[in-house]
Formats: sequence, structure tokens, C-alpha cells
Amino acid sequence: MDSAAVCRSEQVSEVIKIGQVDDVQELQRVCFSTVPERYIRDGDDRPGGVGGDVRAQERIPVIDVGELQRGGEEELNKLRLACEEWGFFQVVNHGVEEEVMDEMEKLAREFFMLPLEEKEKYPMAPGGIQGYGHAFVFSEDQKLDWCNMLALGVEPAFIRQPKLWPTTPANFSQTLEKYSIKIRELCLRLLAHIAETLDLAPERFNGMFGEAVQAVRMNFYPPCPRPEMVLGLSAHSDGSAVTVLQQDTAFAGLQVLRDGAWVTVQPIRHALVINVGDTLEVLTNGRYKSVEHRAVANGELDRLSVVTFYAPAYDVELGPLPEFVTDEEPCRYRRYNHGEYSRHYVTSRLQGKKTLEFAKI
Ligand SMILES: COC(=O)C(/C=C/C1=C(C)CCCC1(C)C)=C/O[C@H]1C=C(C)C(=O)O1
Ligand SMILES: O=C(O)CCC(=O)C(=O)O
Ligand SMILES: [Fe+2]
Repeated sequence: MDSAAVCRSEQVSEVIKIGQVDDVQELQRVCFSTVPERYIRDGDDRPGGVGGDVRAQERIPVIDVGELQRGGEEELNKLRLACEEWGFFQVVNHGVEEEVMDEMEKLAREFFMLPLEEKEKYPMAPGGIQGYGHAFVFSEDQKLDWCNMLALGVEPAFIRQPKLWPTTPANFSQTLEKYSIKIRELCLRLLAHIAETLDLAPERFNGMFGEAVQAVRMNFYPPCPRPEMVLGLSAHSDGSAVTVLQQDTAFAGLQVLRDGAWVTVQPIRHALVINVGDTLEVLTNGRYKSVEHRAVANGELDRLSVVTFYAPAYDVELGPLPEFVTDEEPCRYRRYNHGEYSRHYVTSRLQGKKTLEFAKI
């Protein structure tokens, strides 16, 4: 693409038609003052839209995992409250070394800074889920997110598509392996503590997940000339059991829906953001709920997030655990196969919590 191209709408739509519809970094590079129509959200769907108040002052809870590991009752109570009332919290003293996090962030950033031709060596197939591109786009009239993404299956080995793992920058794959091992350990610890908050045996969740699925999605949000009109990432809940999100501290781009308003997650350097996914909502019969969240773009700054989804194996059958089904709390979700849910999730648009209707009774 010619970087000196004059910014006319025909040219922008040509960019879209020649298959670069999703590459917002290219749009930003070539034509910085214009945002193509497909990215412009309808009023209510915009960051400041009606019914979408932003409460920037509120803070999601911060949990000290070291304290949980030491058996701290107070911290466990904080975790229970965080899961019950927020579905979102940040963790500190989480055991993932800062150097490992920094290296992952650096290499992910370097990947997104590569020329488009290089990144396109790892293409996400249309309607696909792994590789570089835009997932969750299924029709021409669908609004697009102001985001580029690289998504990769990590564990178990059979979900990996090694051809989609970048060989540039050097060490990307090695670093992702190392990072994923540490994040997996954290997921195991967190699920054990979450089980404790529910008076379940610590191994209860992991014991039923089989060969758990772990996938990573790296989201890059370049600056946008009209950030008030676009979304970096559409509102959604995650299909996982838990999600671990690492974000840079440039600006606060992640927002969580709470009591009808969007609460901004203020980045804390080297903390990780954790959220309850749809799987835990089903297992706890809605006691802990997956929460809608979205990302917004910024006029001057870019933003990177590295997101790990941790979920049961595809062959696991799920439904509310008997402990959470009582006369007062009747069963709210049917039993289903998690592989089927994963398929349903990745073939649906990101649209709030709509995907979970799959499981609702
Ligand atoms: C773009 O990808 C996603 O947003 C995503 C996909 C995750 C996956 C892969 C990249 C490889 C194959 C496995 C899996 C589908 C998990 C989101 O993941 C959510 C959706 C489900 C279901 C989940 O467990 O996490
Ligand atoms: O980038 C963010 O802050 C949000 C990312 C996210 O929610 C996701 O990848 O599922
Ligand atoms: Fe998410």
C-alpha cells in the first residue's frame, strides 16, 4: 500500500476490498484523519453512548496472590467478594516474573510493528480463530473493531498450529512457551483459591477440566483519529473458565460493565487482570458471573494486551455443580459439551453475553 496515498473514501474502501479491511495499523498509517464507515459505531454502541456511562473513579479489587498462598483469610474473603460482585480483579504477587512479562510484551509489540507483509505470513482464515487478523467477523455489514490481533492455541499440543507461530521476532515462540507455562501455573493457583471461596476442595475445578485448553490472544490497538466513535474491542464475556490479561500502562483502555455503567480498569504495572469466564458462571450456577467488558481506543496512544484463556478440554461435559443447585437456586444452565460451546463461541459475533444463551435454560 502506498503510504503517501491521498485519503479519499474510495481509496479507503478499496483498501477494505483488497483484504486489508481489518488492518487498522495500515489504515492509521495511510490515512490517519479518516475512520472508515465500517468502524463507526451507532450512537448507543459508542464509548460514550446513551446508557453507557463511564465511571472512571471506581477501582476493580486488587488481590495479593502471595497472601492467598499463605492462607490469608482476609484475602480469601476479598477474592470471594471480587468474584461475586465484580467478576474482575487485578492480582499482584502472582508469581509470574516481571522479566517474563516484559519480554512477552516487548516481543508482542515487535511483532505488531512488523510490516504487514511479514505479519500476513500467519493469516487467520476467514471465519477462523488462529493467526493474525480479525476473529469474529462474519458479515460485510458488521461493524469492525479498531484492533489487530494475533491468536494462538497453546495447549494441549493438538490445538497448536505451528505454522501460525511467528518466527520473527526471534525468540517469540520460545518466550510465549515460557510465558504460557507461568500463566498456566497461575491459572491453576487461582482456580484452587476460587474453589476455596466456594467451600469446594481446591482441586475441584481443575480435576474436572481434563487436559485444559489454553489459548493466547494478543490485541494491538493503534491510535484512532475518532476514538469516541469506535470500539477497540466489542463488548463480550469470555468463553473460558478464567482469563488472564496483561496490559501495558500507556492508557486505561479496558472497561468492565458494572450496574449498567462502564468501569475503567486502571493499569497497575506488572499486575495481571483476571476475569471469571462463562465456564465458571455455568459451573457455579450463576453464583460467580462472567462479566461483559470491552476495549476503547485512544486518539494519541496505542495499547497492547496479551490475553490468556484457560478452559476445560473439549470433551468435558459441563453443567452447574450439584452444590449450587437448590430449591432457592434452581438450575439455570443445561448440560453441554465444552467443545460444542467453544465452536459456538468462535462462530458467533462478540455481542455482550449473548453467546452464553447457548447454555441458559
Ligand atoms: C481470537 O480468539 C479468541 O478470541 C478466543 C479463542 C481461543 C482459542 C484459540 C485461539 C485456539 C483454539 C482454542 C480456543 C477456541 C480457546 C477466545 O477464547 C475464548 C473462547 C472460548 C470458548 C474460550 O475458552 O476462550
Ligand atoms: O484488550 C483488552 O483490554 C481486552 C481484551 C479482551 O477482553 C479479550 O481479548 O478477550
Ligand atoms: Fe475478553
